[in-house]
Amino acid sequence: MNPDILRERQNATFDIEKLTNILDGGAERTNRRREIREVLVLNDPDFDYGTPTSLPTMILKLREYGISDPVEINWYKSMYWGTGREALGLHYVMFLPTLYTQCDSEQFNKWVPLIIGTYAQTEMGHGTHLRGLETTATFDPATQEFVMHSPTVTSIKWWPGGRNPLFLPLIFLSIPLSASLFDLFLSGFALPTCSGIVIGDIGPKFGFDAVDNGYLKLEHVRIPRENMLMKYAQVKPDGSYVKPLSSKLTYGTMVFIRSLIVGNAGIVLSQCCTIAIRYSAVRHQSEIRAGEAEPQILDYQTQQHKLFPLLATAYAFLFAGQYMIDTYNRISGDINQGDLSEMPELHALSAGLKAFTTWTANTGIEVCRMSCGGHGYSRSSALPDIYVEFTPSCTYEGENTVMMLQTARFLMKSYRQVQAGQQLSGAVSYLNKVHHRVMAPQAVSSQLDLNLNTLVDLYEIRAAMLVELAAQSIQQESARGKCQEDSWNNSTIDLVRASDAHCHYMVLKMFRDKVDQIEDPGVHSVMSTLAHLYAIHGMGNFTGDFLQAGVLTGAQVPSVSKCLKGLLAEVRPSAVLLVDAFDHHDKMLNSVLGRHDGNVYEAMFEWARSSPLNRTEVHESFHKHLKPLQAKL
Ligand SMILES: CCCCCCCCCCCCC/C=C/C(=O)SCCNC(=O)CCNC(=O)[C@H](O)C(C)(C)COP(=O)(O)OP(=O)(O)OC[C@H]1O[C@@H](n2cnc3c(N)ncnc32)[C@H](O)[C@@H]1OP(=O)(O)O
Ligand SMILES: Cc1cc2nc3c(=O)[nH]c(=O)nc-3n(C[C@H](O)[C@H](O)[C@H](O)COP(=O)(O)OP(=O)(O)OC[C@H]3O[C@@H](n4cnc5c(N)ncnc54)[C@H](O)[C@@H]3O)c2cc1C
Repeated sequence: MNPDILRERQNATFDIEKLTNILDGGAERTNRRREIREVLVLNDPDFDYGTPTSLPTMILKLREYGISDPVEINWYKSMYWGTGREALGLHYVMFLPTLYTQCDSEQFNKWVPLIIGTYAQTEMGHGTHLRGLETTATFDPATQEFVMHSPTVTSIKWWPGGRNPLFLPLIFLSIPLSASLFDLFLSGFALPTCSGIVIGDIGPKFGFDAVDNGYLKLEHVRIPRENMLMKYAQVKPDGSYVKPLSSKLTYGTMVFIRSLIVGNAGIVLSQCCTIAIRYSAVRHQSEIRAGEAEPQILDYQTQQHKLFPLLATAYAFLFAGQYMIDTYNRISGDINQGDLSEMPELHALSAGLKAFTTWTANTGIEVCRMSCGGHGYSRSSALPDIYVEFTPSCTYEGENTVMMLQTARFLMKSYRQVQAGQQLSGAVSYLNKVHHRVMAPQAVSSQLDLNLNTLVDLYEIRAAMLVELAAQSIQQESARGKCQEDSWNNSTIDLVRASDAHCHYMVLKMFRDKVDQIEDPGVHSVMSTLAHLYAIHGMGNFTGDFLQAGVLTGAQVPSVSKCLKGLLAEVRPSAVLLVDAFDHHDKMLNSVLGRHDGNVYEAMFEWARSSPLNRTEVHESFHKHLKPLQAKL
């Protein structure tokens, strides 16, 4: 064990195992996660780490072990595939959930156990604007079939992941069967028997290479009427159409995966913090005091300023992910019972948090990579691969700007309800006070009140102010004679800013609520410090908002920075212990810099020597190209 890492782990002020249990949702969940990791994967003789051949093995093993819970599937897959995506990701997180939520019971029993599939919604011309999708599904009562067709080049299905040309079970959206409704169909295609199908791969991408994203062009392809997923909407044999309770029920799978992505952003950020903070504990560079030994780079205040707010953010997003999934499960349960009353709130929350967490994590991964210097740029660190695999999450499952505007739509509607005298409940209830809040600068001392509850209140006021400013912008545009749509478009910068502030407040509130539930004094203390750091760091980044909201005075601004520096110093002794609590196994992290034992340099040399380019003393290219050239010179 590297002596620096060993020293960092002495004098713990809190019980790491208890913190790991809180992250897992209880000791039993930790034990189950480790059982899957240690027993069902690492000690399984069939386990051939991360090679393509192990994909079929993985599927058969999941069935053999009876692992069907999505979280447990993810634990198992993340051990198999480390930090990368794999070809079946879409099957488990989109195709299956769509069958679970959109099939009637007969269809469910017929399809769920048997098939592996993908989710083909996006077309070359439309990914965001679903009402613009062009693929048609025309019912033919004579044959009781739907005729599926791609009428234009822009209607070609583009991007579906896991598009193995050998089998085509896919779920796709077609354009409205009636005014503004969409429906989902399960294809029964199988190449090469079906004519009218043109399929292929969309070509090299930025990354995501384990997933073969394909294209699919349909030329009047027929599928049985029964292949329309009919839990919510039906087409009867006579061609009559039964509308769903809400046209947005078809969008349910996207809400589910957005809810998952929130916690996943926390997981990915926790992986990167583990790598960067462990490395920063063993890396010595330059000097602080002339003539003294080179310090650990973790002792530089700038390194702490890069990494510790991200560490706090990782914890914040993991707790937000728990809240999001609990809320999704509760509300989707109500929806299943026909109560759609909270569907708008679930959409607004999942859309906003998906955008907020992925944008922040995306930037954070790069900060972690750059904080590791040159070795962060090496694939041995795992950080470049983590970035390449994560960054599309800002685009897929709802492009982030568009998602923030969906949340803004809900905020504006809520604000108008308050103006009309209604009393709001739920996540936007803070808007009830927006008219009664003293927005003028309060007479406060130059010292900042560090109480976490006070900080949550300040974030709430900031969000309320930005919601009001966005609403006022729309009103001002309308007053200038702009139509409603143009007034909206001319205010979208303010609307995204309001949604971002709303999400920031929600995440801090969730973090504070989680800290309040922690009973162990040591864990409560270190988590409280991190929650404070998360809040103060955000206040430092958005000082202007807090000044504009009148909850921070010019005299207090220097104390924000002073307070931030104090919190960084307070986190320093626990930094390595806090990433240990994430409990990422070396095999899964797959990072030379993030090793639990901190023996970075020896491992890096071994990693480099194992490179294919080092298989021979002299690379074959010398003999093949250079030597013949030398002979001619
Ligand atoms: C344990 C596992 C962990 C691992 C997880 C990690 C992630 C793994 C990743 C796997 C790989 C992913 C691969 C990627 C796949 C994909 O990308 S699939 C395709 C995704 N595509 C999208 O997300 C499309 C985005 N677009 C839309 O969702 C919609 O077009 C829109 C932007 C929401 C607009 O829809 P539209 O019908 O035009 O509605 P509007 O006119 O804007 O609004 C009308 C009202 O409808 C409400 N509404 C909209 N959507 C919903 C919804 N989903 N639910 C409820 N309500 C909705 C909206 O709020 C409006 O309401 P009112 O304001 O009251 O009118
Ligand atoms: C790695 C990866 C995997 C994918 N896998 C799948 C899959 O398996 N199945 C599937 O169906 N799809 C998949 N997709 C497609 C993905 O869902 C779409 O790319 C995504 O929904 C964004 O749509 P778009 O590409 O049309 O972008 P666009 O919507 O064209 O976005 C381009 C720009 O336009 C802006 N914009 C668009 N609309 C608005 C608006 N109303 N207001 C303001 N700005 C706006 C956006 O903010 C963005 O800046 C995948 C994509 C990626 C990158």
